[in-house]
Amino acid sequence: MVDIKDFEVETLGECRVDTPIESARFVEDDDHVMFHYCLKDLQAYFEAGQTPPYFEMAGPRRNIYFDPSKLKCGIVTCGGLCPGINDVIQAMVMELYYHYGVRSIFGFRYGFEGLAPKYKHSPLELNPDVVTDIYLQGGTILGSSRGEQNVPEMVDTLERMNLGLLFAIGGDGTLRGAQAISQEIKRRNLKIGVIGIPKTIDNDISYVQNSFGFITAISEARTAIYTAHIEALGARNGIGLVKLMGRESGFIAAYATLANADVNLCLVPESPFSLEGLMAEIQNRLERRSHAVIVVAEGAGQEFFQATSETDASGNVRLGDIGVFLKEKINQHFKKIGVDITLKYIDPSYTIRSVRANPYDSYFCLTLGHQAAHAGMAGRTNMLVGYWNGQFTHMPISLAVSARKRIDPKGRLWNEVLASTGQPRTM
Ligand SMILES: Nc1ncnc2c1ncn2[C@@H]1O[C@H](COP(=O)(O)OP(=O)(O)OP(=O)(O)O)[C@@H](O)[C@H]1O
Ligand SMILES: O=P(O)(O)OC[C@H]1O[C@](O)(CO)[C@@H](O)[C@@H]1O
Repeated sequence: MVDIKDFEVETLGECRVDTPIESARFVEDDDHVMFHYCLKDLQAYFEAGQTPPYFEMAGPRRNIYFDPSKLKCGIVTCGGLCPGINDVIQAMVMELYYHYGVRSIFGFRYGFEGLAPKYKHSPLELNPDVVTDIYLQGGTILGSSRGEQNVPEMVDTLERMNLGLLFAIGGDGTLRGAQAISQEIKRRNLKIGVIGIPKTIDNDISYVQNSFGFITAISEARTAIYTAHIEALGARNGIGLVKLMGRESGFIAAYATLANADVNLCLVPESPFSLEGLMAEIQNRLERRSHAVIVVAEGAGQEFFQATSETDASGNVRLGDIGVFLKEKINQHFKKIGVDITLKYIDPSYTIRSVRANPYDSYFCLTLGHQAAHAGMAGRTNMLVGYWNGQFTHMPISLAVSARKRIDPKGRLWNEVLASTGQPRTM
């Protein structure tokens, strides 16, 4: 059973300031978001006389920790791009500025580099005029980066600037960084809140049901899959092979497959496969239908490559290129057995993550940004805004980074079960 203590969120201290927000629905102390989805899962807790675990609900509080007129805030965006980062920045700036009356908001440039003195990146002053229509642009107006930065030096910057709140938009790496910053702040006994906003195109942060930009990414993948299908149909024994992002978690590939009936085979990192089995499936499909569409997540089939110690600047292991590998192996296999095929390989990886957010994600990011502002103003720290059971939540960073969210091949969610078979549609 999950321990309720793991869900407890840190605070900077008592909230004694009246919030300037007038008409919002305030969150009360007993407003919670249940961790478990169904009654059956709760049974064990009830039987043991224990309180089932729950998340603190996100939203505005009647009393806040900071005096908005004296507060300085900072925003930083790190890691890879994702649709909707600008929407989140805009939402936070607007909420802090108009609803709370915060007048001092800075955007750190190029990820954690912007907090490290040696790069000398000047922060960008953010206000409603600066962010007015940034939601229409992909990427991040602040720039991003990977690579390790010195945590005490970053906290020196926060101290020097007299910042009260830092908002970090990023994936698991960024959240670990935010956690380290938060621990250093605590060690120095400073009153600076650190709020994470989970940004991951791979949708791989634990206890976050779905992350912003993910729906946009799978919508964008449709063009690539459609193209692959048309190309496959246009040739005898045509094969369209599409590689999508997803280092360790194959959610993009799985959801894109389920959203597009043209896909015949989906390969994800969570479900190892053999080349023999894959070739047999493709052969079988070609014999029956003369064309096939395959979607592969970038992290699938890594067991076919020699382990490498090569990493990117942040220490993420460099993956073998499964798309190019499969293209070669499939061509070799059919040549060997004397079957003519025409294989078209499509890699839209960066295309699907650099676009602007679709309307659903813009709405989602707006709300997420507001919740982050509320959490920060209420003195929460070392936490991120999560999304669970259809509600925005507060959760400790430690819980979010405790394990990576992956497809459970034996799970009961419809997407998980189908993806695990490697054969999501009846062929
Ligand atoms: N334990 C840590 N302590 C301090 N900084 C960290 C830690 N882990 C990662 N970081 C920093 O966080 C930043 C972002 O990390 P990373 O490049 O892994 O991207 P990410 O946030 O995981 O996003 P993505 O999902 O796009 O990969 C980098 O500058 C990295 O050095
Ligand atoms: O090439 P970049 O910018 O380092 O990012 C690539 C990686 O970032 C992600 O989009 C998110 O971690 C992965 O799916 C991908 O492997």
